[in-house]
Amino acid sequence: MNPLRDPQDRRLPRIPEPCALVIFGVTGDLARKKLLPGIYDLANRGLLPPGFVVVGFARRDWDDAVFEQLAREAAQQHARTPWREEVWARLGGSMRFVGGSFDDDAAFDNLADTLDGLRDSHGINGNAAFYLSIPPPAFPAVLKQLARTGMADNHRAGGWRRVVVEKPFGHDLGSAAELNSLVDEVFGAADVFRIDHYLGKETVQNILALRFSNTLFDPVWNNRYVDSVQLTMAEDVGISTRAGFYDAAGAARDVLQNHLLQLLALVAMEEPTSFDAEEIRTEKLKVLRAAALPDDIATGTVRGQYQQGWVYGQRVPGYLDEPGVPADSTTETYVAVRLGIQNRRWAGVPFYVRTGKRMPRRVTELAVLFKQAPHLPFQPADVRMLGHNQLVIRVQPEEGVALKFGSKVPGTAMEVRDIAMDFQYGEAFTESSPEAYERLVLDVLIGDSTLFPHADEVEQSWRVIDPLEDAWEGTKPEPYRAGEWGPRGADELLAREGRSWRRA
Ligand SMILES: NC(=O)C1=CN([C@@H]2O[C@H](COP(=O)(O)OP(=O)(O)OC[C@H]3O[C@@H](n4cnc5c(N)ncnc54)[C@H](OP(=O)(O)O)[C@@H]3O)[C@@H](O)[C@H]2O)C=CC1
Ligand SMILES: O=C1O[C@H](COP(=O)(O)O)[C@@H](O)[C@H](O)[C@H]1O
Repeated sequence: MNPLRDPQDRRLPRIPEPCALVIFGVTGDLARKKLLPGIYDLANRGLLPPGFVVVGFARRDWDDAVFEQLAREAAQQHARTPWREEVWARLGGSMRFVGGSFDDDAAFDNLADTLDGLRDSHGINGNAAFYLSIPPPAFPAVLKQLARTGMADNHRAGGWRRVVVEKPFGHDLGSAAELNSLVDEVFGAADVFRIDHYLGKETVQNILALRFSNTLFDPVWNNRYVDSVQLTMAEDVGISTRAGFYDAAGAARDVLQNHLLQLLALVAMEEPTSFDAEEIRTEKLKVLRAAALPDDIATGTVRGQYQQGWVYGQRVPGYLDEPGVPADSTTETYVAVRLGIQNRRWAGVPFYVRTGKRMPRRVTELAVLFKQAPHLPFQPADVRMLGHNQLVIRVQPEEGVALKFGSKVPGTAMEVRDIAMDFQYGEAFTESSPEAYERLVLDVLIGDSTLFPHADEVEQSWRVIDPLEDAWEGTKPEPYRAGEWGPRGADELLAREGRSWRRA
């Protein structure tokens, strides 16, 4: 080894050992749009080892060649990096397919034999990761099959065995705790990767870089200077073909419990002693423990459901007219909530969090709004256009950071107006950001769990969400028109406290 090369240096390409990635649910939406294209992107960047194999599993009577064709089409359609036939020639030649249902013992025995065979044919040395890209109710069945066949057993395999569990991890605290126990019975704690793809986004990781690598922000990152924080995850899309899942979940369980509470934890956490997985989790967990719903959940939260309307000039159906949604569904497609964080740094600072489907456009951002200057030695008319100083981290789609502050308008008057200093990833860096799944799949294969929430974080997040769901039981969501920024109640929520949503 080159003594000048630090093996911990993350700028050096990290390449996994030869291994197999088994994808349960390989014919599904996630595998087709994100996982298979992400794997191609990793291969294209030279980050996969020579002995890498993808094994697909689903209820199809396919052979390896049919699967390879599906994977090729998925990669050609959705990959981030350019198509290179020579890259595919290597990757596509290492695709295996095992057909069967989750209750089919013979199919899992067949999968175990396939993995054993790859030991010699591809030199994977028993290393395999199992990705559960399947409907959440099927997680236990697959975990039990992996236990029954011994496929989850590192010692028996003679290499590492890991499992990736998709979200949502449980439906409430009780079911999440049950699932955690089952996962822990089958795999060792270090081998479990609970995925939250928001943590794989570059801009989300940049929250920590921004906060902890600069001196500029930390002194004002507290209730002395911060007026409020707004987190927005707006989606222009509806529920597509996912009615079965979505109608039983709703916006709070689908994204507030995971993506948005994780973002909140990153914004509010204390500095970790290092960027070690355990240190970061410890700090995030403290925030989640301190996160509190408003005393009166009914007035401090808003839930909405979209009605037919127009998005980007296209007429779109209402939620109740989406295929597979019951005509009397009261599931929310929008939620806004005012959270508090009960600790010294954040006491009294509201964290307004909102998410919705069929909004006017797709945008995820977090904005820290600072208090206004205690005294303004200007004519009131000259500061009419001066708002709160704001730091806005745009997670997507135009990734970047904007700092908004007052500046003098050129001229003889002392007029002060808000202006924005804007950093855009696309302009500042030549490399384009890896897709979240691309990054996270690589981390699983390397065995780096830094960006994966721990069991305690998942359970603690449900402790925040469960009372919300209980309070909403039997209530009807407030309608909003598709293409609008949610129901009126969301504006009223902030207006009652003398605030308004930023224009995202
Ligand atoms: N799609 C997305 O954008 C996102 C999805 N997720 C999560 O990812 C997971 C997968 O989602 P998604 O891809 O949308 O789901 P889909 O419904 O599109 O796909 C489900 C997959 O599971 C397979 N499957 C279902 N039941 C069985 C069974 N009894 N035996 C064998 N295979 C079965 C299906 O295979 P077949 O029917 O061909 O046998 C299919 O490949 C879920 O946990 C979801 O919550 C998370 C974030 C975003
Ligand atoms: O986890 C989920 O995320 C997607 C949004 O992901 P993004 O990376 O496109 O922002 C959301 O549409 C889906 O409902 C949810 O399950």
